[in-house]
Amino acid sequence: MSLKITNLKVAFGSFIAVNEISFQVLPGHVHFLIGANGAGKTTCIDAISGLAPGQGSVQLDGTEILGTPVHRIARMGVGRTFQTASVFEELSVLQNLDIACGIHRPLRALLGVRHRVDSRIEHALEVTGLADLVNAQAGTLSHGQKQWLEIAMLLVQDAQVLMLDEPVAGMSEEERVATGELLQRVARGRVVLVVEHDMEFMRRFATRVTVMNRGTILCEGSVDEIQANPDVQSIYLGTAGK
Ligand SMILES: Nc1ncnc2c1ncn2[C@@H]1O[C@H](COP(=O)(O)OP(=O)(O)OP(=O)(O)O)[C@@H](O)[C@H]1O
Repeated sequence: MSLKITNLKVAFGSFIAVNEISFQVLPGHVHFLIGANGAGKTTCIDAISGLAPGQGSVQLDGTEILGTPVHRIARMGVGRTFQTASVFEELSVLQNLDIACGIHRPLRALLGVRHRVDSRIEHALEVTGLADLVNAQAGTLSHGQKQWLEIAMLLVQDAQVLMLDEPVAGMSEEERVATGELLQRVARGRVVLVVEHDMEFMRRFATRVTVMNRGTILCEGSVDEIQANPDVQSIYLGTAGK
């Protein structure tokens, strides 16, 4: 499974938010997409997930997905999270995962105590470290735990591509480290693309980095390579790289 973006362009009227960018995201990598505010990072993953109108090409293992309706792209295995976690706060962790799993039980059964858990859900709980919180109400989870629940929901949907928009914003240091380690686990055999402003987190957990600036790609490489790039230093890391 790989995600190949070629000459991706997104325009809002006469404003070009993403200007013919090309890059590839491979499984096994925790691939970061960084850049200053307004660089076009979120618009890029919006276009990949079908939420923004894009031109060019986005191929999932050689299959073109650009122009495909958003629900079909999700069903093809492309999942994403948003800056604000979107879990059902009134429901338990398990009920959220059930819904993500597409298990349509009668409401009474859904809200009742469960004795058997689907193996996909068991796996997602294990990977995300939420097993002990399976019956907790989602609204009572910490900010970090809600992000992990969202990731678990993508895993039970069998997402092979996970795009995460600022997953550690607002997290404690402990939650950041746990999230980075979670991303490393998730990336085994899956494509993981992380939009992030937190440079410390990026330095610690990125295995590949694409730097955007004003709708274009400034440079790409390992953490060391992009940090050594003078353009990155002056335009981004030098100013916003805290
Ligand atoms: N629906 C829209 N209509 C018009 N302009 C938009 C729309 N969505 C985004 N933009 C503009 O496109 C540019 C890129 O926005 P985007 O959110 O992709 O940047 P970003 O790199 O994710 O920034 P941030 O890090 O601040 O989230 C910005 O100038 C933004 O104002």
